[in-house]
Amino acid sequence: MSASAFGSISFDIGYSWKDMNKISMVRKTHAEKPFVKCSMKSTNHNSQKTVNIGVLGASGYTGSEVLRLLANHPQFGVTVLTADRKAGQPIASVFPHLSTQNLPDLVSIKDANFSDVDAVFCCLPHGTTQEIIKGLPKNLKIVDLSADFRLRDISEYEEWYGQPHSAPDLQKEVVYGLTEISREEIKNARLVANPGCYPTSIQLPLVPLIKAKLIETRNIIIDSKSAVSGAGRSAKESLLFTEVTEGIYSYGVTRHRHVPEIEQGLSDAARTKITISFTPHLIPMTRGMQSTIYVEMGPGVGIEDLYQHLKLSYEDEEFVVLLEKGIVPRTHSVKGTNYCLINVLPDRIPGRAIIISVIDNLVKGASGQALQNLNAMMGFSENLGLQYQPLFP
Ligand SMILES: NC(=O)C1=CN([C@@H]2O[C@H](COP(=O)(O)OP(=O)(O)OC[C@H]3O[C@@H](n4cnc5c(N)ncnc54)[C@H](OP(=O)(O)O)[C@@H]3O)[C@@H](O)[C@H]2O)C=CC1
Ligand SMILES: CC(=O)N[C@@H](CCC(=O)OP(=O)(O)O)C(=O)O
Repeated sequence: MSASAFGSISFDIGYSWKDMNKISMVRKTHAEKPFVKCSMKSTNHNSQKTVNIGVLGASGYTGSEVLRLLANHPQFGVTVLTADRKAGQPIASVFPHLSTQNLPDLVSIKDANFSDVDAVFCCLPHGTTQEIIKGLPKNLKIVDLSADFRLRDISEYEEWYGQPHSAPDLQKEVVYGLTEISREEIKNARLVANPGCYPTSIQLPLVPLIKAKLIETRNIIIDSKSAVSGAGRSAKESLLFTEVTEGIYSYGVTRHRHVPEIEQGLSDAARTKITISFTPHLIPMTRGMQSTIYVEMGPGVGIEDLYQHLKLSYEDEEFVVLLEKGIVPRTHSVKGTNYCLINVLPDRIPGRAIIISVIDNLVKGASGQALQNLNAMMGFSENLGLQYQPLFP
């Protein structure tokens, strides 16, 4: 297996969005030091990297996004990359933007050697992932980006995904990885089901409000919009440039497979079954997601209560940010970052509020949150490898 040299540059950045004045960035260049692979169990003084990572599905969008983020991670070094049709190719021929990293070639999962791998990001299509994870060594820590382990109720998985669950025993040990909400369980987990992009953008604002009983659990209406990268890299007619550009379309109306995942999280928060109206849309941009959520406030509750509660809930969080009052979140402001920006606005209909939340579907909606989770599972600071400012415009 080739070793990675992408430890050549590391960043120690001590800032948060909320504390912009305290930015301190120290850039260390170690280009002259050869990378020497080492295992988690033995510290190698020649390398800063202490954990060996495998990325399954590295030739896809979320896999490549994991690799982009890991380039600035001081502890995680990549030793295994897998693909399906693209197995055998150098990653740089699949993703030229990764050429500057000295990464291993893509291999098929059956040829991958996991003997000195400590943790994997599983960036594979849902439906194939359960079988693959079942076959991985049991000592690996796993963050699964697919939907295969997100639903606790196996019959619900079978209903919405149209196929039997093939790893019900593993399902029992899974922790659902919405980091800010389930941090303590995530720290002790071996297998984390990383949330879907829509469910992340929706649950982050709603869960605290529902837990505090500040909004009614009925009549929650969610209108979400996703960039095209949300659909992955494999070719589909509906994703051709001609089908997507200069237009917008709704899909999965009333039956999108994220409905049960969102309802599971919101119902847990409410301790009663919540049913939502959810309509996703595809919009012509490469990355980014907005959820606009219409809710009814509880009796005697006003916008200020919602605002103050969200502010309090997330004041210690680096990646979930309640904007100043009246500022409307925009997808541009999170592009390439792990941030979720939220605000709440009064509706014209008395007693109702409009909540807007934006994320980058490939970062907080997928690979960034996955890295945040693995950092937590490994006992590292959650922000390692995730300290990017938005790419604007
Ligand atoms: N895109 C997004 O914004 C988000 C995606 N997700 C989820 O993350 C997962 C990965 O998504 P994404 O990166 O977009 O998908 P892509 O289609 O871009 O990539 C899929 C990857 O899986 C590999 N692969 C496909 N089939 C198999 C198989 N049968 N056995 C082994 N490897 C296989 C592909 O290899 P090859 O290229 O060689 O065919 C590729 O590396 C999916 O479950 C997706 O739903 C979650 C949140 C957001
Ligand atoms: C634009 C688009 O097609 N988006 C995907 C969701 C992406 C995501 O989060 O998917 P997983 O649940 O598979 O992880 C969809 O609607 O199916």
